[in-house]
Amino acid sequence: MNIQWYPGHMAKTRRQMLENLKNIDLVCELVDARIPQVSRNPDMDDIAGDKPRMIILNRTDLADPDETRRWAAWYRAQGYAVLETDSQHGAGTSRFAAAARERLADKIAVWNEKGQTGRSVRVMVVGIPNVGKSTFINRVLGRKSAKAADKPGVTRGAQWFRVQGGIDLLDTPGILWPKFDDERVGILLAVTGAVKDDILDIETLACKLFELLAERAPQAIIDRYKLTIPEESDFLGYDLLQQAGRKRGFLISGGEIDTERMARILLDEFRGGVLGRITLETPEDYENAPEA
Ligand SMILES: Nc1nc2c(ncn2[C@@H]2O[C@H](COP(=O)(O)OP(=O)(O)OP(=O)(O)O)[C@@H](O)[C@H]2O)c(=O)[nH]1
Repeated sequence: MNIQWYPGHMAKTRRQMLENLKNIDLVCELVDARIPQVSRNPDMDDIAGDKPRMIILNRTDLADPDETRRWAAWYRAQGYAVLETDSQHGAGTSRFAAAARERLADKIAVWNEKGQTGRSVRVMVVGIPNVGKSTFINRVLGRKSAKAADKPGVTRGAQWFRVQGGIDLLDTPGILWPKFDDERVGILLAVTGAVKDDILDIETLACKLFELLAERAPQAIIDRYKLTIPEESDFLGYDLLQQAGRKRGFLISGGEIDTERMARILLDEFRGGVLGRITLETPEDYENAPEA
């Protein structure tokens, strides 16, 4: 698989971020709770330098709650403040201002000693495209602004917002990897909807998703698609895709199974949470956690 997706405006965003960082007290990184590490930008450590950091585990409504708790503990152990949110329905977002100020309590105490009691905490919100930044920011601002959309790459130019609770918030456009050669990362981003579908062959993607689900959430696909996971198979994903398509009666001429139709359904149902709350990577996948 070969994914090229680093348009010039994303390189510009990186430059803008570095410039903006001078005025920032806290870097808040929104990630997808189903794939917390994969949905981060690997350049962020480099860009953020030694600024205090917060991880916002978004889309908790779609992720396994136990795994989300474990991820939260994992990030906290590395020095990040952590906030768990479902921006779609508004869960967790009202704690944002308090959590940001809590993380910066030492700094705020110094400001207070210096008489800067009214100073706002300046936070930068970053995240890969389509991770939910606009939806999160709209929740935090308590409004229904028009910017959120379900297609990657809608947000453009950086913008400041004043949030209640003594926070100034800088929204930055999403950036993704300059390029990545790791197939696993590409698949996880694609199945969760972070990359446009037309970049990948839909059936290949569905086969990969079935393989992942057979490993991470076998009961969910057994229950939903009434299939049997074989002990051994050279083409596990395709085998499961065919089984599911056959059970649904998706046949085309000559009795062939319409695997493309089944592939679209699997992806839609997984992304929509129909298969349940499923997390596709665990902290154990990352042995050497970097310090925040
Ligand atoms: N289920 C669920 N959906 C969410 C959540 N947060 C955002 N979404 C949905 O995800 C899609 C993308 O959200 P946006 O807020 O447009 O994402 P963004 O990061 O601003 O995207 P760019 O503009 O591409 O940077 C929208 O359909 C949202 O409704 C969440 O916590 N749970």
